[in-house]
Amino acid sequence: MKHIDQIITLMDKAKKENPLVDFLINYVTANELTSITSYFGGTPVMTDDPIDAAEVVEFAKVDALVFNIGTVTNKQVNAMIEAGKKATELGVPIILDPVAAGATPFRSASIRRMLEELKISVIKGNLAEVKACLGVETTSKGVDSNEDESEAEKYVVALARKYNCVVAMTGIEDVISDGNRVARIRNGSENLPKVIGTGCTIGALVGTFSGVTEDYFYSAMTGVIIMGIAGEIADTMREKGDGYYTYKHHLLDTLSILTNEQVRERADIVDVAYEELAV
Ligand SMILES: Nc1ncnc2c1ncn2[C@@H]1O[C@H](COP(=O)(O)OP(=O)(O)O)[C@@H](O)[C@H]1O
Ligand SMILES: Cc1ncsc1CCOP(=O)(O)O
Repeated sequence: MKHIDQIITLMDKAKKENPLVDFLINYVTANELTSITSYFGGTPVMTDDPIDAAEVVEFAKVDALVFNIGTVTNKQVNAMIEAGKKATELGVPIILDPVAAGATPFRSASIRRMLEELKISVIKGNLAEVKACLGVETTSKGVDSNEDESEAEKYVVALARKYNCVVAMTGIEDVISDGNRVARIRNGSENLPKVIGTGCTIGALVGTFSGVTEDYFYSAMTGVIIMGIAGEIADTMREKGDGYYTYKHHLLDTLSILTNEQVRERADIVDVAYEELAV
């Protein structure tokens, strides 16, 4: 099946099966992430306490977990580890968004703990975050990446192989790999980074689609491409004098009613023949 057919299949499946997605995420973007999850068929639940977070995985029969360390605390790391252990035991996919990984020793240590103690299915981050997960030095500034993305595949594939997971890197072009398959997604808009939370929202979408498949290469691809395409459509709605707040409204509105046909028409995916490069 072609990439685009896999994507449309997952979009339909999420709307039909309504996966339950548990979020342990930051307070900057929490509300939008949960709303956008519901537009694509997901049922969001948010947990905070370590006991509750672990119990909800088992008792509420969660289909996917999304961990986002944007405003991480010691208590939240404990909740992620407890919920993550239960998910690892039950085979529930965990999507990790290592926001500003590498910015502080605490963030780096927390991410290392999760990668080493849990089975992470998808790591979703910008190139600075991908490099930080690999322990490579970066030039990132807070939550943003300032990295040269021309050799992004080399880091994405290395990270996917190191932790036997899918890596979804966002940027000017997005790169997705499970360590064998590598694809670039060329959809997007340079206005998207002006809307705080678009990267985090992609993590929520990847969580939603990971709740209805075991092929996380495609759940990652679906979550990533939806944001790129919605960003492009929001660009076409901009009028002279519109600011970024109006753009944000166009973007959220577009996400709430995005159709399969729009995704099929605009999808711009290329397979990458990857040659092994040392990191
Ligand atoms: N310069 C750009 N041109 C087109 N799309 C972009 C550009 N920069 C980021 N994007 C898109 O913006 C969205 C968020 O990505 P990014 O800004 O990398 O996330 P984060 O907020 O986690 O750093 C993605 O859909 C990505 O493809
Ligand atoms: C600014 C900020 N600080 C902690 S979390 C967060 C939101 C980051 O959102 P995104 O990286 O998705 O734009």
